[in-house]
Amino acid sequence: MTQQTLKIATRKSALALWQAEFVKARLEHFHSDLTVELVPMVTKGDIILDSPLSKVGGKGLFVKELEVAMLENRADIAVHSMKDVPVEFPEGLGLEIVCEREDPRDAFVSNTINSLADLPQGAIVGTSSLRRQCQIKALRPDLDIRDLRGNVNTRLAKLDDGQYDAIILAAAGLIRLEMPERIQEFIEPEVMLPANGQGAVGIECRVDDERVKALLAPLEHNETRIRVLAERSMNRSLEGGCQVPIGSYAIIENEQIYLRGLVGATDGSKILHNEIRGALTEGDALGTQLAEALLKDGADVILKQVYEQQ
Ligand SMILES: NCc1[nH]cc(CCC(=O)O)c1CC(=O)O
Repeated sequence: MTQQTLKIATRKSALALWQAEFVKARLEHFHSDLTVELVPMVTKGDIILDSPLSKVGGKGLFVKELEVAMLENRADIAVHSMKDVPVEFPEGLGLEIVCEREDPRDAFVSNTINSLADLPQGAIVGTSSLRRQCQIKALRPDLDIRDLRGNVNTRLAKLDDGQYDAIILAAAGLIRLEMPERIQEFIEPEVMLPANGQGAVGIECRVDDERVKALLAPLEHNETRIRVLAERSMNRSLEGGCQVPIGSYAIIENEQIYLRGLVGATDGSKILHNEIRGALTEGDALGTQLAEALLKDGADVILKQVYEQQ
């Protein structure tokens, strides 16, 4: 059999490289005649990661260069953390595969304190996610939430420097980078609702590339797709911009989708929760309906205020 190749466009962060290597290994496992190459690249999002500009940048900044590479045939696929993938794709590209989800929960990380509940009055917690911030503030208005940017290793280094008493990260990133011992506590969705797609890896490719789509097919995980697409549908219907205090999390229970959503004021002074259940084939509609219910409860007013602050 002649050897064929496939190129993966990837960012250079440790987590992005891990995810690309993971997909490469899976593809080579399923196709013995395939050689997979990584094409590492720097995105605008990486360049401005530590500047205040990343506040206005938006999620798309981390994927644009990868998408251009695919459209110009310099790469065949891009591997993404689903939570960083914008809800819409450029013409000619699409989300082809959703891989099996890693732990979707947020993780409490600290060198001195065991859990969120054990944090002393006024403790300093690092996170730049408005979703995490609003939920922590609602629970513990006394805590001092401070900005924390950079990739996973940079954030851990800032914690180790003593700049924070604790930080919140996605458990999936720490597990993938083989640092599960860093996780002091897994924060349950009942306490902190994850971001849409958190813990899942997705693969984007050219929509008309049948060769690549056939190669990718064995990596699909249907249950994860159903969950993540319902979550993304809710975000899309809320027109959640780049930086939003929105959580959405779906599980499959009794052969139905159980989708929970929340929208909160950044300072935690107001949080709207809602949830919906329905058929496995109805994820898109369920996401839309849940978003509409949240908007009716006042999510539009909250989100408008958040955007005005930005
Ligand atoms: N926004 C950055 C980002 N994108 C994906 C992950 C973690 C892995 C995942 O959710 O799949 C992280 C880091 C974090 O939130 O701690």
